[in-house]
Amino acid sequence: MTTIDLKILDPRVAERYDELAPRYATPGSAGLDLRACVDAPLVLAPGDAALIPTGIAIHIGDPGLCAMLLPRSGLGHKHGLVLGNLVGLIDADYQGPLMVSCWNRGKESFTVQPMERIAQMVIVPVVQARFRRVEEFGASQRGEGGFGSTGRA
Ligand SMILES: O=c1ccn([C@H]2C[C@H](O)[C@@H](COP(=O)(O)OP(=O)(O)OP(=O)(O)O)O2)c(=O)[nH]1
Ligand SMILES: [Mg+2]
Repeated sequence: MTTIDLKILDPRVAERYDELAPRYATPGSAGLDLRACVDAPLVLAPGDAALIPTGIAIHIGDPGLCAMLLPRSGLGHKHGLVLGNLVGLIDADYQGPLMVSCWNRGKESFTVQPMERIAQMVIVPVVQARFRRVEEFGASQRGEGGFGSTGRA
């Protein structure tokens, strides 16, 4: 288990910390659900997106880690509520408010309720690479083949 600094920005999360702070729902969970810290229900018409605060900030600190924000499967599949940026990437040195771009890609309006769990965050390892400039690559089995070059079956 890794420890990451967390600031509570929304007093409602501070007051109900045990209930509302991000946590793993089960021992095997990969994601921590993030909540919509909106003051009132927010209606997203089909096609609309809104940047929604989660009421928290994190500072990961370690450049060997980052956080990724992903849709919740049920909201995404059943209600069309996904992320406006498709995936959110939280840098290890980011200290600002954690925001979720909520996009209603569905055909019906979706109302985001205050404190509803709208997305999930996964902490993942990162490898920072430096680049060595070359004129030719060493041979590989794939070479330059891509985009279906291995066939479909
Ligand atoms: O869904 C997201 C995506 C990003 N961020 C924050 C954390 C991240 O570290 C920072 C910058 O994100 P990114 O690099 O993806 O956006 P950018 O458009 O390239 O902005 P910048 O120029 O600040 O890097 O914004 C969020 O709060 N939520
Ligand atoms: Mg950037």
